[in-house]
Amino acid sequence: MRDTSAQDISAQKKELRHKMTVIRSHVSAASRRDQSIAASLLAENEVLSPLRKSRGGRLNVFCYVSFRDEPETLHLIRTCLERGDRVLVPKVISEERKLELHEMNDVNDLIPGVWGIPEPGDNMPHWPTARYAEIDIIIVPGLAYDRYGGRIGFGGGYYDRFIEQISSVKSTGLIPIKASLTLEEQIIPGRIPMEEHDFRLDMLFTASGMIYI
Ligand SMILES: Nc1nc2c(c(=O)[nH]1)N(C=O)[C@@H](CNc1ccc(C(=O)N[C@@H](CCC(=O)O)C(=O)O)cc1)CN2
Ligand SMILES: Nc1ncnc2c1ncn2[C@@H]1O[C@H](COP(=O)(O)OP(=O)(O)OP(=O)(O)O)[C@@H](O)[C@H]1O
Repeated sequence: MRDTSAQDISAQKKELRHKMTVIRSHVSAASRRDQSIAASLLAENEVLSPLRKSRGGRLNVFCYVSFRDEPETLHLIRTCLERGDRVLVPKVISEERKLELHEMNDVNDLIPGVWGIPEPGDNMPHWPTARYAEIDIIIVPGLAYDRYGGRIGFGGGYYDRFIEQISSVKSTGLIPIKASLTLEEQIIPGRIPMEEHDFRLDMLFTASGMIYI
């Protein structure tokens, strides 16, 4: 049995998920597209491009593939591919509630997976856990964010587990940047209720600017 405060947080998260799902569904497709493009441009110009220069020309970028009314990631993914980065995309392994990474060279090779989320096709090489330490930046999905690195997702814990796996294989060297693309409407004024297992983001890309944490 979890203690009362853990149950409280869990109930607050459930309520926030519901509220933010509704709020996000009310953003028009045009606004979502415009905001996604602007946020992606900012990510490229302010972070990816300088990082590429400092890390020898080619990055290993993990990026979720958007579905439903999430901020669209294909703009950013295409830019990374054009710049010669290695783009890693996740496949949902629902039985184990985990993500498996695959290297993508062409967005046309994505196929519909669990819940209709576009995922790597069979021709995309698997990126083993042992190589997670080589990832430079991780772009994660989320339903809502605060300005202090707090994030809430769909509630499967997929990304918490993934980030934990990355930390467990990190031995020496650089820690990957954890970031999200977000619509303005997804940023809440206060703080997201966070639990011990929840990771924090390093930066948020929005249409009107970046938020560094
Ligand atoms: N693009 C993207 N990929 C992602 C996530 C995400 O948020 N965005 N996830 C981040 O964690 C994981 C998938 N999480 C999901 C959780 C629930 C549902 C879903 O459709 N649930 C049903 C509820 C019924 C059921 O339990 O099956 C629904 O909403 O109708 C979809 C995805 C991994 N991949
Ligand atoms: N590292 C972990 N190991 C095992 N279980 C975990 C871990 N992280 C989260 N969980 C479990 O996953 C469930 C969902 O977690 P949480 O509410 O934080 O999801 P979320 O961050 O909103 O979802 P997601 O990461 O899929 O977007 C919780 O029941 C939690 O106990």
